[in-house]
Amino acid sequence: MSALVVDGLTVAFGRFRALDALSLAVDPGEVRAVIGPNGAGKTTLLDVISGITKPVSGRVMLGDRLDLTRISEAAIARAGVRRKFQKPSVFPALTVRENLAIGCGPELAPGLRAERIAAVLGEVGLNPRAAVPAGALAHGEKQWLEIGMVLAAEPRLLLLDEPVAGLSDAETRRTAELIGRLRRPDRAILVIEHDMGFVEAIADKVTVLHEGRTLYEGGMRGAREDARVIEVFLGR
Ligand SMILES: Nc1ncnc2c1ncn2[C@@H]1O[C@H](COP(=O)(O)OP(=O)(O)OP(=O)(O)O)[C@@H](O)[C@H]1O
Repeated sequence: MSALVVDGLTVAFGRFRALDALSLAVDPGEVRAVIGPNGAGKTTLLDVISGITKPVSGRVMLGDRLDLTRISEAAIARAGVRRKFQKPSVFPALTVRENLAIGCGPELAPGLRAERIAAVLGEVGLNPRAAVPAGALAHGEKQWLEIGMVLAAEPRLLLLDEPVAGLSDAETRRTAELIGRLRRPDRAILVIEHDMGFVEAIADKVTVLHEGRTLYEGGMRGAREDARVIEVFLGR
């Protein structure tokens, strides 16, 4: 069973189709990158998966039962889908630890919350910064904190929107290592990113979108050699 199946998804803005009968499947434990030129439909795809945009047709199945196109944004989050948006939106006056506590959600018992925060601090490498106000963190650290906040909810599907935009080369390498550590058999990760070196470092497979359709799907190495991908995207 796939972790996520996008099946014949069409999103229209007026007469324009941002996604055009798009289909793809992501395996449990997989890290999938969605790449492609500006306007290809990458953000629209994440918007549909997270419930912000509803399609005119098609389905988005989480596991084999739940069609995310038929439920609300809140229900999608409850089902275990979490998205890290491109721009960090941490709470600057609160410490790293307090931000992670918010990421855990209100229902978690205090003992379990402390355990989970400790685990996430280790995963994202922010232990030494736990008591620092988030506003005092470097840009890269804010990105890792925000990844930590979505991880604290123990998502089964993690959506990452340009996680290395604006990061230095060293921060980008650290983020790639971090995403490597987040792999779990019961968690799938879908990443939109423009940094192809980073994509090559993290992704099992890439889906190249162009005009709302799949142009290529497979390994990043194959994408670099694909004549159509070079023509519309990588060769530019
Ligand atoms: N709310 C909207 N109304 C009208 N058109 C929209 C809307 N949202 C997106 N679009 C259009 O849909 C197309 C796909 O946009 P989308 O943001 O999904 O592309 P993208 O692949 O994420 O691009 P980028 O790499 O620039 O972020 C674009 O042509 C965009 O202008």
